[in-house]
Amino acid sequence: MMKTGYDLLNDPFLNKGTAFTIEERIENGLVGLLPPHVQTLEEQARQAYEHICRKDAGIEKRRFLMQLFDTNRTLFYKVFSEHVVEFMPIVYDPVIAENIEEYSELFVNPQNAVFLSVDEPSQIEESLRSGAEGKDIRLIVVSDAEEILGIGDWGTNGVDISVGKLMVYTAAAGINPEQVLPVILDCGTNRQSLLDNPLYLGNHQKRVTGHDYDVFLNTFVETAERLFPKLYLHFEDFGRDHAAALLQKYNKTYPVFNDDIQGTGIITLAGILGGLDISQEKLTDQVYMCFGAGTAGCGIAHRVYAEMVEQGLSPEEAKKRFYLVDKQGLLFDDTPNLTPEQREFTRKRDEFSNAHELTNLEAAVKAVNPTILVGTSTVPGAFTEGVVRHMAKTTKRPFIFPLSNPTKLAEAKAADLIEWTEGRGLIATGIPAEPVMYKGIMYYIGQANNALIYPGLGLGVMAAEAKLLTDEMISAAAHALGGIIDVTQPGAATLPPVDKLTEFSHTVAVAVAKEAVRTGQSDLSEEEALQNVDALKWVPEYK
Ligand SMILES: NC(=O)c1ccc[n+]([C@@H]2O[C@H](COP(=O)([O-])OP(=O)(O)OC[C@H]3O[C@@H](n4cnc5c(N)ncnc54)[C@H](O)[C@@H]3O)[C@@H](O)[C@H]2O)c1
Ligand SMILES: O=C(O)C[C@H](O)C(=O)O
Ligand SMILES: [Mn+2]
Repeated sequence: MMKTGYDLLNDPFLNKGTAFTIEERIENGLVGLLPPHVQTLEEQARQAYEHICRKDAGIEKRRFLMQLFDTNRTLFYKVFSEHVVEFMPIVYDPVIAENIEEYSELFVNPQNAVFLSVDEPSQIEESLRSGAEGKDIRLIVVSDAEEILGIGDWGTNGVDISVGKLMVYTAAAGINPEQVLPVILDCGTNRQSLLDNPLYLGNHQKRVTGHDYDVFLNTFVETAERLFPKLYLHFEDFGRDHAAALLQKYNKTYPVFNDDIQGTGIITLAGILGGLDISQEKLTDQVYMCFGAGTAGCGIAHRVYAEMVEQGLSPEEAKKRFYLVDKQGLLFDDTPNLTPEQREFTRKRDEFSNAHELTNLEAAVKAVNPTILVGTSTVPGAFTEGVVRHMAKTTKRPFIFPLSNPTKLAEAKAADLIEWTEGRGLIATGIPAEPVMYKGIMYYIGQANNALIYPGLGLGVMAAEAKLLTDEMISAAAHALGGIIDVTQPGAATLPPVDKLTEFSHTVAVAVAKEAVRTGQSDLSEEEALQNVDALKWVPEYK
């Protein structure tokens, strides 16, 4: 049934607000319900942009943008797409982190997300059906919010990350907002301040783990896959104990993706490959150190390792080039409490005469002389001047990637890294960083954030209707970002700039779709898959 009157105005997917024409107003019971002057989408977008410009604080700008999102998706995406560089940090990381911390206090609208509770697995199907409203859902971003960015466990407040990641899918890769569903799995929270907060909108109980958690997750995955047969399922910000295990459990059956493990792995490898284009060195000569060997840290190490093997090293030779540092210091075979992912890259104590002293990053860096240092530790300022100057002394072009988000948790600031390495550092950061002027050269800083890769990757998987997301497709995505930057320019960035996000998302999608077809993960011809890359793209305009 066609919606009319306020039902129409209150449906963000159908609403055009003041852009409803006189004829549409007459036909749809809108006469007298809108101010008389009819605007174009372009006029609405300009007006909205000027409104946002009046606001200073990021969180205020975000609130206004979310009002647009809540009332008129087309207008929201028109404004967002026209100002991607400016609004990415507002809609997404880092400002999204502020919003998550205050989600319950600031709540006005559930934003078409689906809220599932660990106590009510029997309601999963009904909830997903209601959220989908009969639409052809192709993409779900789901989180249990145990490890949101680097800010930890935020329970139901973490729904913002599912909504926010999907906004980037649409702005970057044109994924139709009517074919996506943000989902939050409320499994409780271990954050006492939320449990004590009467305004907290999630379940006021400690996290459920073990059998009940597994059953809940499995019911969710199986139900979603049954209801939406062409689903691409994106996992986001699960805790270290569950993220890799869930990926392993489902990635041989369904096209599933863990952004923190795989997305971050791809974008970081792409940044390293970009840096190697600049330094004209070989990956297989590098010595890799991970600081913060959790979900993202081990995911990235695995991806770089797989690339070394692809480039000709034996698995044993490649492993010798990896060192993980976590809370315990450098990780050895006999370090207590290792995760299965850490075990892949532990070292032997007898490799070092002072193994017992390697309990912190600086000691480990001095013992190993890494050429690549990637931070996913959530420890602000961990890449100290001492650590960085040591790398600059022992390595001609040190790779230093402080990737922890949001801004307040980054292991270092780009400007310090350029100065401490005297401009020789090959840098990428998790959050956007301004270019740095140093001794007459402008250094552009690559943003190694998975947002630069997951939209294109997802579009490629969906276009090919791939059965699974495989290592080959992931590798194709990492290689697709090469050649976009002119690496001969002094101060060139290690990764392409966000203002080219839509273009390179397309490039990534094409590479991934082709690889899916080539490796038999798609039943489509290459031509059909590539046609789908274009056909799936939604543009913000009124129908
Ligand atoms: N740039 C990106 O695209 C991107 C993607 C994913 C995650 N991240 C960031 O990486 C960080 C980690 O995220 P995660 O999902 O991997 O979390 P996680 O909890 O799985 O991993 C964090 C790891 O850091 C370790 N750690 C904590 N304190 C430490 C200390 N003092 N010294 C050494 N190690 C320490 C933890 O033990 C854990 O192993 C977050 O800040 C997140 O925002 C960035
Ligand atoms: O959300 C981001 O900005 C990247 C990443 O997924 C993270 O968890 O930090
Ligand atoms: Mn994440």
